[in-house]
Amino acid sequence: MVTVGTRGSTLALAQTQWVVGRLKEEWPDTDFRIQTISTKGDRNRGSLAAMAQKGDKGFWITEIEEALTAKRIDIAVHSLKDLPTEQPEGLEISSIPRRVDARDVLIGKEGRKRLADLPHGARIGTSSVRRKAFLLSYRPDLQVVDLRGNIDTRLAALASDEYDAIILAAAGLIRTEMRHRIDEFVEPDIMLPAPGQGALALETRSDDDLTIEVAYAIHDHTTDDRITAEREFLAGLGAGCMAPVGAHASVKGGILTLEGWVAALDGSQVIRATTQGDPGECADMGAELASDMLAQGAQALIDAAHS
Ligand SMILES: NCc1[nH]cc(CCC(=O)O)c1CC(=O)O
Repeated sequence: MVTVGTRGSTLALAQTQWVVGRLKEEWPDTDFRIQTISTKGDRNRGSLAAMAQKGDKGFWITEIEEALTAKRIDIAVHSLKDLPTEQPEGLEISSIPRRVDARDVLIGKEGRKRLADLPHGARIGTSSVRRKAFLLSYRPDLQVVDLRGNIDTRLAALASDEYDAIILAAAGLIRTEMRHRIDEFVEPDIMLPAPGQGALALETRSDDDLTIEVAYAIHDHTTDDRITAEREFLAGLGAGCMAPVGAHASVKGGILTLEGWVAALDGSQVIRATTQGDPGECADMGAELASDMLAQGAQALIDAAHS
C-alpha cells in the first residue's frame, strides 16, 4: 500500500487523482490510497503577500512534509510552483510528471474577454505579485484588485461587481475540467509564467527506495530539464514564489531556451533576458541567467519586493 498525501482543495485532489491514475497504469498490482491534509495556506484567510513577507515560504506544504517525514504518507503531490527550491533534510523530489500548459489565462465578463480589449481602468482580480507587475507593465491603466482563494472561489468572484476579469493558471483549470471557462491564453511575451507553473512534483523520503522507484515511473525528463532551469533561475535570484519573477523554459530541436523576467512591483520596470543551451546544462543555465540579471539591476527589484 502506497499512501499519497495532498491538500484537500478541488485542484489538489484532481491533480493527485491524476497522479494516482498514472501510477496505477505503471504499477497495476500496487494499491494506492489518497490522504488529504489541511495546511496553513488552506486555513489562513489573510493576504498571501503578508504571509510571504514573514518569510513563510512553505505555507502550502509544511504539514504535508511533516506527514511524509512521520511516515503517515509515502508520496506527497505538490504544485511545483508552490514548492520552495530546497527540500527539508531527509526528503526529496523523486519524480516530475509531464507538464501541462504553463501559461496564465484571462477569464472575463461579457465584453471583457481579451486583455487587449479591456476598457481603460478595468479591474483585474489576482493576488499574485508577478501577475500584477506584468499586467501593469503591459497596461498601466488597469486596476489590480486583490483576489485570493481556491479556483472555485475566484471564479465565483467574477459574478460580483468588483472584477471585470481575473487571471489564473491554465493548468489549474485544465486539471479541474474547467478548460471551457478560459477566455484567453495570455501569451508569455505579455505575462511570463511562474517558475514551475503547470508542473507537479512527487516528494518522497530520501531513504525510501521502493517508493522512489514507484514514483519515478512517471518521471518526465524534458519537464524536469525545463523546471530545473526555471527553479535554478529563481533560486539564483534569492527569490521565492512570492517575488515578481517569471521564468519559462522550452525545449525544441534538442536546445533548451530559458527566458527570465524580474519586475518592479508596480510594473514600472521589467528586466528581461534569455539564454540557450544543451538541456543537460539546465541547472547552470538557470544560475547563470540569474547572476547576469542581478548584475543588470534585478537585485534592486528583488530587494524592493522583499522590503
Ligand atoms: N498558488 C496557487 C496555485 N498553485 C498552482 C496553481 C495552478 C496549477 C499549476 O500552476 O500547476 C495555483 C492556482 C493559480 O495560480 O491559478
